[in-house]
Amino acid sequence: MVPRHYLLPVFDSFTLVTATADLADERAARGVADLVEFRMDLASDPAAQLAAYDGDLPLLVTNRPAWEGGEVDGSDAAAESARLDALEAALGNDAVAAVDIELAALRRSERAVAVAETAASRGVEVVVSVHDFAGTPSERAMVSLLSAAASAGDVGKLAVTATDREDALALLSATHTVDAAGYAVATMAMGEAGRHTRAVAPVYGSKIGYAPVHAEDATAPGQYDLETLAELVGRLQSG
Ligand SMILES: O=C1C[C@@](O)(C(=O)O)C[C@@H](O)[C@@H]1O
Repeated sequence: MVPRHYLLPVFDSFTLVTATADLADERAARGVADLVEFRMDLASDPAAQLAAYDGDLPLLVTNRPAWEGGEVDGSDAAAESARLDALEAALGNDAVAAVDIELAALRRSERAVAVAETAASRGVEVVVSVHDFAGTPSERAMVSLLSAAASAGDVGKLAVTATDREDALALLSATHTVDAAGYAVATMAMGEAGRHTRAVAPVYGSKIGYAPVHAEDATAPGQYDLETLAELVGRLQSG
């Protein structure tokens, strides 16, 4: 069998990512999304799903620990290393073009740094992520977090929780500042007050948007479904 050739995302232009715990969703996302984020932490038997994957879209693998809003255990050193082992094993799959590693993990664990190095050696892009499920840090703090995340990998990603317009504006402004400084960034504000940032942040430099195929399968609060985000981002980019 001729191996399938997956095109690597470079994240130098906007990349539309469908987020899912079920790789069967790839079929519905084909032609709309550029990449599939496989939320291993939310999936049943993620290793088996990966081994059986034969879709067209390349994968971004994420194994989010509970301490960063995900569902896989990372509460002690043994659990954290099992989580990172599973993520690293996923890098052996040819469909995997990108991996998500939390900035906090890179800061506290050599194992996480080793996973990032394995990714780099395989030509897999590293998205370094920061999530705030409680609120929106100050604009200054967001600029600092985003720059740190972007410097630690190929793209720095910041997802915060907005409760009002000021939060959304501060996130967009931080996105603009760090993008203008030459870093690759991805940003979004979770929650109702932040929902529109998912469509608008790309105008200010955000390079990744996340959306589930069906709204009821959202992997974070306030996500649009894939068709809707594709339409909104596409209109704003061509306008
Ligand atoms: O980190 C992110 C961004 C996200 O939290 C969002 O708000 O769209 C969705 C997650 O699946 C992804 O890993």
